This record gives sequence, C-alpha cells and structure tokens, in this order.
Amino acid sequence: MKKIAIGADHAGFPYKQPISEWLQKNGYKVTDYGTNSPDSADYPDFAHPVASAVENGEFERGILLCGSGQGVCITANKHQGIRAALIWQEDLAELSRKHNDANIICLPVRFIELELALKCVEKFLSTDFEGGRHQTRVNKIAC
Ligand SMILES: O=C(CO)[C@H](O)[C@H](O)[C@H](O)COP(=O)(O)O
Repeated sequence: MKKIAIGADHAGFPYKQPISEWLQKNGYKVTDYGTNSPDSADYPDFAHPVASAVENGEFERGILLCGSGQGVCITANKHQGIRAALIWQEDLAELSRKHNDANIICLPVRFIELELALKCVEKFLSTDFEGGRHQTRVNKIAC
C-alpha cells in the first residue's frame, strides 16, 4: 500500500479531509500533518514536516495544500530530496511525474474546484516517471 503524507494551512484545510478520504477509499495509507482547523496558520509549519517525511523515505509521495499553492511549494522545494510541483490541471500532474519525477503535489485550493483537485491527485499518484533524458535532467537539478 502506498503511504502518503498530507499537510495544509488554513486556506488548504477545506480540501484536506475530502482528499484524505478519497485516498483511503482508493487504498492509500494517509498520514495527516495538519492543520486541523480553519484558523489562520503558517504554511511552512506544515510544508516542512511533510517535505522532511517524504525526503527521508517515510512516504512515497506528499500532498500540500494552501491558498495559491505557492507558499507550500516554495517551502517544500527548499529540501534537497524534494521535487514539489504546483498543479492546477491534470496534464500538469501527469507531466510532473513523467518528466520531473515530482514527489510532492502542491494544490492551490482557492483556485481549483475539489473535483479537479482530486483528478490531479489521481493522475499524480498513478503516473510513472519516464526516466531516460528526463533522468539526466533531474540529476542536474541539485546545486
Ligand atoms: O496561499 C498561501 C501561500 O502561498 C497561503 O495559503 C495564504 O492563504 C496566503 O498567503 C494568504 O494569506 P491569508 O492569511 O489567508 O490572507
């Protein structure tokens, strides 16, 4: 069973439970890193723990949610072992896996319908990395 870490700030909070429920229904084991209420919260407090847990191999993939998706994405990408992708279309979710071997999906909850967010998650989790020329490029990301 694939293990998934999920985290959100207050703006991402409304989608955290529905996405977690979808994941569980589809056979994933989900660990929730908060936040656990709609009260104002700071996205790095949730993005760093999720990124660390994916980076150290505890989880195969991570899901991060905030208002624009940008704060959690910028934060997660500070981690050397993380390739976090800001996603708002299914095609982008697919490409983030095929070409970039993304290991965290960041969703802009204030700018995407739940139904589309779930489709993006499904695509992100079901698409394999293509390797080859893309592996060469991914190898060059680290500085
Ligand atoms: O989108 C975000 C960061 O990129 C956050 O989720 C915040 O919602 C955003 O920064 C706006 O903050 P606010 O306190 O919700 O006005």
